Amino acid sequence: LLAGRSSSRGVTHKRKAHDPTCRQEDEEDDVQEVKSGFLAYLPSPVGPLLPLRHGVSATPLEEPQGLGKETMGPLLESLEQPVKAPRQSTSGPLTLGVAGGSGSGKTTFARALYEALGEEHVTYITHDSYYKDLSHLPFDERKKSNFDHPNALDTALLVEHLRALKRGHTVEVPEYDFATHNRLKRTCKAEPRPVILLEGILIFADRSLVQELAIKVFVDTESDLRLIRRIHRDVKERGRSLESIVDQYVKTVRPMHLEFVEPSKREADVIIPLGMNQVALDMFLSRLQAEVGEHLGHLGSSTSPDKDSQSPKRKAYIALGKQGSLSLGNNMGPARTRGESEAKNANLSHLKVFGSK
Ligand SMILES: Nc1ncnc2c1ncn2[C@@H]1O[C@H](COP(=O)(O)OP(=O)(O)O)[C@@H](O)[C@H]1O
Ligand SMILES: O=c1ccn([C@@H]2O[C@H](COP(=O)(O)O)[C@@H](O)[C@H]2O)c(=O)[nH]1
Repeated sequence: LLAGRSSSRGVTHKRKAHDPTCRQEDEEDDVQEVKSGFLAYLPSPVGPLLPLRHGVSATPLEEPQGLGKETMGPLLESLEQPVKAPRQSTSGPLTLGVAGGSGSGKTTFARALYEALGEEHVTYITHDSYYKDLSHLPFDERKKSNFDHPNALDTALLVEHLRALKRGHTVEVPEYDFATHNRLKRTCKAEPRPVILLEGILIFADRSLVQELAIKVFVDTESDLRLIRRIHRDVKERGRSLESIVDQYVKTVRPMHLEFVEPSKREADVIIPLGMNQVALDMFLSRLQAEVGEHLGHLGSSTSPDKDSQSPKRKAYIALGKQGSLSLGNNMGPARTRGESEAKNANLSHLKVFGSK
């Protein structure tokens, strides 16, 4: 655009300012400027050329190379818009999504957030809880399923639950057993809280889910590290053999990651490299402070701190944010089930890796 404008200046300066035809001629030259400059940047002709600025001729050039007001208006407007829509209104819960490949460290990051924000402020849900029940299949069939394809999850139910939580309703989150690949009979109540924290490998791969999320974080860790972490975790916590982990990784985890998870990164507002790290957590928490404080105040529920920023709760939150405290000294885990012992192990393993200082 700039190149087009500067080339025309020379042409315009050839004229005398008092020349009564100057204006018209200038306008024509401006039109030429537009023709030679702007059009060069456009992939295809887009309609009749109309004024681009005050005083420039409204005479359309011959079809089809023009740039219409109808075209340029929205185009220029769109350039002025932020690339991503600002987050949703502050009148409801703040919805945070943490995505990333399996083993990237998203649970670790999400739990750190959960702890730092204060569990009483956060409804923590994992997409994993919405794996479809496979009890109609024999175990040998179940374990060969593709658990990394979006169809393996009941995302419609999750979207329904998120919407209900936003309206202030409690929902019954399914409980999934990774050992048997079945849903348990019992469910887990998730109450509406000022922050809804959602985590999962495929949460940015579904449009209807993405639309429910105000802030989207992608934990981006290279595949070798993810595989090593997954091996460690699945052997320790999911009772899997090395052979079965490698087999599953090659057959489904890796190809589905490339097809669905990796491309979904483009939905993210924030990308955290190398998995969970303290600097990223601290920066993210600092940025969230204003938003969360606003939310907590806005809802005015029993969980809200005083609007006064010096209130004990608010101070506690800020202190937690600064420390990035990760101590999971409670049993208030997220609405996620891999069996009691697995959940405890998961908590302990996170503590070991990321205990504050
Ligand atoms: N930055 C890190 N450095 C080392 N190990 C990590 C890191 N982040 C996570 N882990 C470990 O990797 C394993 C997988 O992490 P997790 O947070 O469960 O990943 P995800 O939820 O993305 O599958 C866990 O055992 C966890 O303790
Ligand atoms: O029955 C199941 C269901 C899922 N998986 C695997 O779990 C991961 C997702 O969990 P992360 O905590 O993000 O790793 C996914 O890659 C599935 O392959 C499973 O093995 N069995």
